[in-house]
Amino acid sequence: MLSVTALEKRYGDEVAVSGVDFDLEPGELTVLIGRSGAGKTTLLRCLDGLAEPESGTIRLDGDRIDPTDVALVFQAGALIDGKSALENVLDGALGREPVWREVLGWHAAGEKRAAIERLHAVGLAGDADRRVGDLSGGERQRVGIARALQQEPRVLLADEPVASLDPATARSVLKRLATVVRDRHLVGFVSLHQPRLADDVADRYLGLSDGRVVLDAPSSDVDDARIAEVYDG
Ligand SMILES: Nc1ncnc2c1ncn2[C@@H]1O[C@H](COP(=O)(O)OP(=O)(O)OP(=O)(O)O)[C@@H](O)[C@H]1O
Repeated sequence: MLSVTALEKRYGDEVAVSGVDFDLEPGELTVLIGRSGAGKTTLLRCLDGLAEPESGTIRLDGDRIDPTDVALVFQAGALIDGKSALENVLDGALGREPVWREVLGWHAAGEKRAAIERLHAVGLAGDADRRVGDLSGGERQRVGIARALQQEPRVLLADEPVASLDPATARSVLKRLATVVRDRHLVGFVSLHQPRLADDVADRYLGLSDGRVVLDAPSSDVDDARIAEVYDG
């Protein structure tokens, strides 16, 4: 379980996240919602170790979280257009392979097998050799998920992973994300600007307003009115 307690992050005098407590279970996808500026990205960055909180604790199964336990799927970019889907996924293993292998583009056979299996998990096994620059937005996002899986995380985070996609493609990408979270028993935590896109796949909703948690509930208890309260609060 991922447990966040009394988390606080400031930028100078600006309090971005304050008094934040919640628990996330592995195998579940939690959707993070809130108005622009509510603190969603800041919270995800604290979990990924990209931002240093002023106070509070982040624990994974009782231990202090290690950044290598966490992978972040970015909204766009982060992929290299000129490389194939497979090569981009293999880049997710950076740091686990010796530098000379990275430089020469020689990857261990086990890493390659794993990368192909991860492309398969996101429905892109047949596209391994295609240039990422030639893929559609939804396919690119799925390569991004496979790349994050290549890091072998226990926690999978995504910051607005479907913002640039049409609603049908966005739903299908979120479905893939939820499936890998469930199948691999990962803690899944995804921020979305359009919460209803996750209707079919969200297990929980966590809502932030002015850096504080104002909603933390299973999706079965969350209706349009409760979502609206997060944005109106
Ligand atoms: N690097 C920074 N320096 C100063 N203030 C920052 C920085 N990053 C974020 N903030 C401030 O912290 C608050 C939370 O920002 P954050 O980006 O976490 O919100 P968000 O919910 O992700 O917003 P959005 O939905 O627009 O991406 C905002 O008031 C923002 O202006």
